Order: sequence, then C-alpha cells, then structure tokens
Amino acid sequence: MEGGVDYLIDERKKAQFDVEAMKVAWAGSRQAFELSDRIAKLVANDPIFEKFSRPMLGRKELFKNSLRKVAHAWKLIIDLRLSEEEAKLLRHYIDEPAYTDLQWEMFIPAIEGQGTEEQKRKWLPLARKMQVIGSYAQTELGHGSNVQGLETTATFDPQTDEFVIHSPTLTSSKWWPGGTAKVSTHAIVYARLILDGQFHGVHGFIVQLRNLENHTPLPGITVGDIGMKFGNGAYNTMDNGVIRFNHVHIPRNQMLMRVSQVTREGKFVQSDVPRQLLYGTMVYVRQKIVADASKALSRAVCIATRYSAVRRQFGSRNGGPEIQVIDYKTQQSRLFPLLASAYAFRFVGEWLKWLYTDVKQRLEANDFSTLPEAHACTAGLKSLTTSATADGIEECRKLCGGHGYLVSSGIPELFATYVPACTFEGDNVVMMLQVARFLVKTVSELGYKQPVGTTAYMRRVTALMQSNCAVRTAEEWLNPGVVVEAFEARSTRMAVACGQRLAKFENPEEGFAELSADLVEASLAHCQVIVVSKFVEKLQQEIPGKGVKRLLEVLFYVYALFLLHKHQGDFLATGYLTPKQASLANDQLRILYSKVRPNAIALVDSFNHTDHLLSSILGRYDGNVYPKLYEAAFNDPFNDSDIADGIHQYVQPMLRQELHSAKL
Ligand SMILES: CCCCC/C=C/C(=O)SCCNC(=O)CCNC(=O)[C@H](O)C(C)(C)COP(=O)(O)OP(=O)(O)OC[C@H]1O[C@@H](n2cnc3c(N)ncnc32)[C@H](O)[C@@H]1OP(=O)(O)O
Ligand SMILES: Cc1cc2nc3c(=O)[nH]c(=O)nc-3n(C[C@H](O)[C@H](O)[C@H](O)COP(=O)(O)OP(=O)(O)OC[C@H]3O[C@@H](n4cnc5c(N)ncnc54)[C@H](O)[C@@H]3O)c2cc1C
Repeated sequence: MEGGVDYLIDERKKAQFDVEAMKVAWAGSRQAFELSDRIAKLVANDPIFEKFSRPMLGRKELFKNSLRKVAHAWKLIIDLRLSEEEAKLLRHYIDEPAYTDLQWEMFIPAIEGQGTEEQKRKWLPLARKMQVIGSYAQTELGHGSNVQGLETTATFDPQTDEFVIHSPTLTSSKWWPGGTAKVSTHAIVYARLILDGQFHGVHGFIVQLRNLENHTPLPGITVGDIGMKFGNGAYNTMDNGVIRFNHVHIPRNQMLMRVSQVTREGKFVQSDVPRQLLYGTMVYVRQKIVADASKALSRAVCIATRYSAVRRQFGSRNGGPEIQVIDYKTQQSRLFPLLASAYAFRFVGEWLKWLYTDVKQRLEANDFSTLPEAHACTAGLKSLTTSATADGIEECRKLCGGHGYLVSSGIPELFATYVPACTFEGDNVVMMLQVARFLVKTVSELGYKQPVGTTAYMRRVTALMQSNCAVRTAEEWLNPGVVVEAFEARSTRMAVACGQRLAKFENPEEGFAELSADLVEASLAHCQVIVVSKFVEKLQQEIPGKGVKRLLEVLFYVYALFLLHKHQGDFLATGYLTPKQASLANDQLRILYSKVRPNAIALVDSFNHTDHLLSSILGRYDGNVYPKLYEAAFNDPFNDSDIADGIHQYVQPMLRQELHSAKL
C-alpha cells in the first residue's frame, strides 16, 4: 500500500477553514508570515544548509560542517543586507545549535542589559560585526542553579587597576558555556567580586579568552570541550566548554557596571538599579525559549499528524483499505491536545514577547516595578512550555509507532536537541519554585495590596474561594468565561492553601522547603491560568479568514478541557468542580476531537513548515512515506556493501566453528 500521497490530498480537501489565513494567524501578521516564509525558503533551497545527513556525521566533521554553515549564513547576511530580525530567522531555519546563538542571544543582550553606556559603545559594534565572538560563562562544574554559590573570583588589584579572574577549585571550572570550547574569543564570566578581601556578590566580567590573530587561548586560560552530549547530531554541533582561569588579568572597565561599580580606588558603589538586573539576560532568554517552544512542538505535531493520516492499521473490510490511525479515538486524544498546545504556546509566547518588550523599555527608563512579575512569568512559562514540549515530542514519537524511532522520522534528533531546554536557563523545578515565591508573596499581601498583572484575578479571592462551577451540561463548557474561571478558582485555592500551611511554620524558609512539591503544583496551576487566559484574549481580537476563528476556538477548548481532564484531581480536591462536571468536560472533549479531525492536516499545514525544517520522511508534505523510507534505508552508508566490516573476521569463524583459532 503506497497511497500516502492520495491520503494527504484527500485530507486537505476536508479543511473547513482558510489555510492561508490560518498561516497568517499563526505567524502573527501578514508581514511576519511573508518574512518567515521567504527566509524558510531561502534556507531550504540552499544545499549548504542540508541537515538530513547530520546524525550520521562524527563529532569533528559535524562541528566543522556547522562552522561552514555559520560562515555561509554570515556571508548571506552581508551580501543580502539582511536585518537583525531576518538574520534571527535565518538562524532559526538553519536549525543547528551554534556559537552564534550565544553571541546574539546571550553575549550581546548581557552587555545591552548590564553594561554602562560607555561599555555598550565599545563592545556592541564589535560584537554585531562579529569582530569579537562572545559566550556566556556562568555555570560551573559545581554550581549551575545556585548562582550565588559560584566560586570563580574576580579580585580587584588597585596597583594595576585590574581584576584578577581566578578558578580557585576544580568545581569552580566554568562548565557548559556554549561556543566556548573552540570558538569564542570573549566570554561574560560570572564571578565573585572581591575588594580588599571583602565579597560583594556575583557580577559579570568581559574576559578575552583567545588571541584574535591566531585563536590560541591566552596565557592563564585552559579551555576545552566537555564531551559528547545526548543524541547523534543534535546539540553536538555546539562546543560547550570548560574553562579554568589561572590569575588572568583584565582591565577594571571590563566589569559590567550598570548595576554596581568599582571605583579606581577599589570602592564598591551600589546604584539604584536592583541587584536582580544581573539576572536580566536570563529573563530575556527565558522569554525567547517560550516563543521557541511552539516552534519545536509544532514540528513534532506536524510529523505525527501527517503520518497518522498516511498510516493505516487494522479494520479492513472486504479487502478495502484499513483504518487511518488518526481515526482511532485514542490517537486523537493523544495527538489533538498537543496540536492545541502548539497553538496555545504560540499565543502565550507572542504575549510574553510583548511583556518583555514593555519591561525592557521600563528598565531603560529606570522603572523596575514590573521586574518581579516579568521574572515570575518568564520563569514559570519557560518551565511549563518546555516540559510540555519535551513530553509532547516524545509522545509524537510514540504516535508514529516503530517508524518514529528511526532517525529519518526527524523526531529523535528534534527530541535530543530540545530536551536540554528543560534544564538550561534554569532547571524547570527551580524555575517553578521562583514562581512559588512570587505567589506566596502575592497571597500573603492579599488583605492590603491589590494584585496586578497576571495575578490580578486573585483580587476576586473571596468569590473564587467560595463560589462553585455552575456547569450542568457538556455544552455549557463551551464558554470561555466558565473555563477561565475554573482555572482561576483552582489556582487561587491551591495558592491560598499553600499560604495557610506555610503560616503554620515558625521558620518560613523551612516551611517553603517542606512544602516545595505542593508549591510547584500551585505554580503550575497559576501558569496554566496565564496560558488559558492569553488564548482567550487572542480570540477576542479580530482574526480574519473563513473559519479561522472558529477553529481556533475549538483548539482553545481542546487545550483547556484537556488540561482540566488531566488535572481533574486538583479541580475536584479544591472543591470547585463536582465529579459530574469533570465528566461533562470530558464528554465535551470527545465532541471537540471530532471537530478537529477533518481539519487536522490543514491545521498542521498552517504552521508552514518546510520539508527542510521538518527533515522527516514521516512528515513529508506530499505524504510519500513508504517509497522514501525504503529509498533512505538503501541510501544509508551502512548499506554501501552487502558485507559489513568485521563479518569475515568475527562472524564467519563462528559459523565455521573456527573461533578457537581466530585472531580477535
Ligand atoms: C539561545 C539560548 C541558548 C541557551 C544556552 C543556555 C544557557 C544557559 O543555561 S546560561 C545559565 C543559566 N543559568 C540559570 O538559569 C541559573 C538559574 N538560577 C537562577 O536564575 C538564580 O540563581 C535563582 C533565581 C534560582 C536563585 O537566585 P538567588 O540569587 O539565590 O535568588 P533568590 O532566590 O534569593 O532571589 C532573590 C530575589 O531575586 C529575584 N530574582 C531571581 N532571579 C531573578 C531574575 N532573573 N529577574 C528578576 N528577579 C529575580 C527572586 O525572585 C528574589 O526576589 P524576592 O523574593 O522578591 O526577594
Ligand atoms: C545543553 C546545555 C547548554 C548550556 N549552556 C550554558 C551556557 O551557555 N552558559 C552557562 O553558563 N550555562 C549553560 N548551561 C548550564 C545550565 O544553565 C545549567 O545546567 C542549569 O542552570 C541547571 O543547573 P545545574 O546543572 O546546576 O543543575 P542542578 O541545580 O544541579 O540540578 C540537579 C537537580 O537538583 C534539583 N534542584 C536544584 N536546586 C534545587 C532546589 N533549590 N530545590 C529543589 N530542587 C533543586 C533540580 O531540579 C535537578 O533535578 C547549559 C546546560 C545545557 C544542558
């Protein structure tokens, strides 16, 4: 049976909405759609950006090939005069972790956020022209999450007007910074500031690592790669490094001094800027990671959905075709919530980008009032979206059955590249505990301070604690107000319950540690309120195109009611829902799946992913899966010869019972 092509043609005819308009809704605007479409095609049509063979390359070849791609991309950026936004898209579509990610997403933002005007004037033009290449060296062998526990020291030497950067212990070795092992010429190194024997907190320092002429490490610097990482290809295109400093001297003006300054005399000056701004780069990157989650999840979902329409299994009658696996209700109940999550994450990512831009403008004007909210939102949504996306990619692999385990399905490499997002830029549990601190504070202040921003719903604490859900039929769940209220009530009740239990502890920190598992659950509930509410806000906007808004509404209900079903224990335990109401939500969910079904292929086509980006035989746009799987198997270099190396040496002696005399 080779009819995958016909199956997808038939599926596309079933769509009940305007796919081109949905592409625009997904992209955010027509202009954003046209821009990303143009850059995606530019990459897909350039043979240098080929990536299908990546998992078969050895590490050195892989890395060199990655350097070649970056150089080619930089040449394109210059030749075609691409803007920063276009260059960012180019990096996205090349789809290969590389040192430039650190340059553009961490080194430059760190200088922008934590540097003085003078430092920005000096370093940013150099970095933007790639005349210096920078990385972000915060994590050490012994500490990653606990930034205040870092051991690297930066001791001021008043004689020379320099800082001495030093790694006093093995565990103080910088460990993980991307781009550092082989490429970066500079790094922002986070170190303990020591002035006249006194510790003044952890700060960022611009440290030159390599000679700009011959690329050798500078005296006092030992640098190398930390070794192969999870999966073939995947994150191994990145040179994550280890660095050891042996009393390396840098000029005083290379400490990032927007937050605090060190004078020529070696005096510490704390400005009005809050210390937390030192963590500002992480807020920026967490926001970006949330925006990227929908890109990764939508890729996996696109592959699994197209393949589920092509794949047939069981149920043939009178010699007719078997059932498309997408028609199994179990397949739908696993796949469609992921499809809906991709859209939900897309919209919350768009909102978070707006929030970040607003906070950034305020910070530039020395208004720090919204920083705690921005920190809680970026930390929490980073945790929620990356955990769900990593789990979702793995679920998509299983939805593709055995073929999903093939590298040529595109899923293993996507998974291996994606999963570290649950750890980097803040371990997901550690991040949820940051949200918990914010929530606990909000709840403890409820009596005298009105919560604002994403916790504003807790102003209605009395109503949310006392009233119960009024739903009586499955149909009544199709009301955004009813759905959002259910999430708000559950979240408020969980947060208040945590607050009440915490109040019983004499030592609040001890109580926080003891209740931390419950606090993480309360934080997740709050973050789900944000995602659900932002989806509703999106639906309140004008969304042009036949049937587009209706389908997005269906996806909203799928997302929200699936979460409600998954976490029904919380909704029932907090007493907002009755078991009957939870069961009605589940009945509605089944009805919603049947509304998604005819539109499923068109909904994943609306992501506008090229075959190059998907790099998946199962997810091909044309559905021509089986012939191409067969072809790829025989194109694998392992099939170059019928007789593999080692057969004559190790297998044949066994067959001939001559192993005793064979040389092994
Ligand atoms: C393209 C991208 C490639 C990505 C490659 C990967 C790169 C990396 O991974 S770089 C390394 C990233 N590292 C981390 O993310 C480390 C995670 N750890 C932390 O962020 C922090 O250390 C912490 C937040 C977990 C704890 O910090 P600590 O100083 O111990 O802070 P407290 O818990 O005592 O909190 C003090 C106070 O500050 C608030 N706060 C913490 N972080 C931020 C922030 N980023 N922005 C604003 N405010 C922040 C925190 O909420 C506390 O507030 P109060 O409760 O009001 O005191
Ligand atoms: C692919 C990749 C790229 C990276 N790139 C960079 C980079 O460019 N620059 C850089 O500086 N760093 C980088 N990192 C490092 C990364 O930021 C850290 O690994 C991350 O912040 C987690 O810290 P950790 O490794 O110390 O984990 P740990 O904190 O040691 O976590 C181990 C376990 O302990 C738990 N845990 C820790 N603290 C607590 C707590 N307070 N309460 C409850 N549980 C806790 C965690 O949940 C986790 O389960 C990278 C990491 C990876 C994987």
